Order: sequence, then C-alpha cells, then structure tokens
Amino acid sequence: MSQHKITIGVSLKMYFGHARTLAWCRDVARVAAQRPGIVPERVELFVLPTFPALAPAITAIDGAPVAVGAQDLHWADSGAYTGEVSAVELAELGVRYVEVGHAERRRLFGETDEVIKLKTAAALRHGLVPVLCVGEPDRVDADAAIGIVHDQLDAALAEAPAGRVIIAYEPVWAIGAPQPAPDEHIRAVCAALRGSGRDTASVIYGGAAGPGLLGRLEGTVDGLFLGRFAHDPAALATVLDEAAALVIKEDAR
Ligand SMILES: O=C(CO)COP(=O)(O)O
Repeated sequence: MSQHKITIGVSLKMYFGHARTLAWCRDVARVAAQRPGIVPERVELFVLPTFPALAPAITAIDGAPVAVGAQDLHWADSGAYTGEVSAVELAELGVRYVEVGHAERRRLFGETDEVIKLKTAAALRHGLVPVLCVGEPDRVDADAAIGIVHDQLDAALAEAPAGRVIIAYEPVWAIGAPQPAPDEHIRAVCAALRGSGRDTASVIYGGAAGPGLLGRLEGTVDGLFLGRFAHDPAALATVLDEAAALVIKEDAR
C-alpha cells in the first residue's frame, strides 16, 4: 500500500513586503530543514509568495524541503496579456505549484468557472500542480456545501489534462475568520471531495487553519492550506510537527 502523504501549504497573499517575505522564507527553510520528518514524500510543504518574490524565495530556501508556488497564473502560454504571468514562465523559474481560483480572485477579480478551468488546464499542461480552491460562499449545511464544491470542481476539471491536483477546500465564510469551520463540516465536505473520482488529487482544508486543527481532523483530510496563522514561523513549525506525528501514527497502524 502506498504511504499517505500530508500536504501543508501556505499562501502569503499580499500581507508582507519583499524583505519580510524573504526573511520569512529563510525562517521557514530553517524550520523545515531541522525536521527530519519533513520530506516531500511524507510531509510535503509548499509556500506561495507574490510574483516578484518567487525567484528570490527559491534562492532563499536554498535546498531545504520547501517547494515554492505562485498565487495565480494566466491561461495562455504567451501573448499580449499585460500584467499577467504564464505557466511557461513559472515552470522556467522552478515554480512547482500554482494556486487557481482562490475565493478572493473569484470575488474581487471576477474569476469565473470558465477562467478557472482554463487556468487549471494551463498549469497541468506545463507540469505545475494546481492548488485548486473550492468552497461555498455562504454558511450552509454540509450537504449544500458538497453540492456547491462538486459543481466548482467539475467545472474546473472539465478540460484538465492528466496530472496531480491539490484540491483546497476553503469555505469562503471561514477565510479571514477567527476560527476554522466546525470539524464535522470540514470532515463531511472533505470526505465527499476525496471520493470525487480524481485519484491524483489530495484534499486539503483552508480557512483560519492553524496549530491543533490537523490532529482533530485526523484521517479525513490530506493536509492544510494556511494563511494568517502561518505568519509566525513557530506556529508553522507546530503544524509541521503535527503533520509528522500523524504520518508516524498512520505508519504504525
Ligand atoms: O485563504 C486562505 C488560504 O489561502 C486562508 O486564509 P486564513 O487562514 O488567513 O483565513
């Protein structure tokens, strides 16, 4: 049986400036390198800084077990798209993951299911792992949320080439909130997403995720997608320790 892998991702959104981003990356690289359990096959860690920080972040991480990804991409491979960045250029830089369809991009920048489908396909075409964000906009029960995220997922993957996908389940009402969604809600929706048919997908939870959550969700998610509660590298270290402990516990079963 293949061993279960835990995936921990962090998006820095637009919270930090350049110097703070690189200092944070160096701290995170140190935290990861000090932990023998943090190896990509068992506990996979990726961080998503802003576009200008991608290349220096890769340098700052300097061989530590931390992958760097982008927060967005354009769907075309090249052309007259002022201000945009292609999957081709991201791959050339050494970027391995790219976030697609985050709730803030859907809400503030008008990203539609069609755009998200094109971006997902572009990422996979160029060997990037899309971190595909889905989540219900309003607080509804788990059954209703499952219906909404399945529709989002089906639309996003409609023309997706083969390749690994990370599905980030982020109930929009829990993003930026003081607390994550209730454990039972996360468990129910992530279980439905895990059974959604794409066997190359990991399902991770985001929305006020932080230390303590992974242990409570034990076995029902493949990891976490962190925002604010990873700004302190010590908090991220705690989450990584929880992930490593979970992997050891699963191995012992
Ligand atoms: O949107 C998120 C990660 O992409 C979650 O953000 P917060 O953890 O800050 O709520």
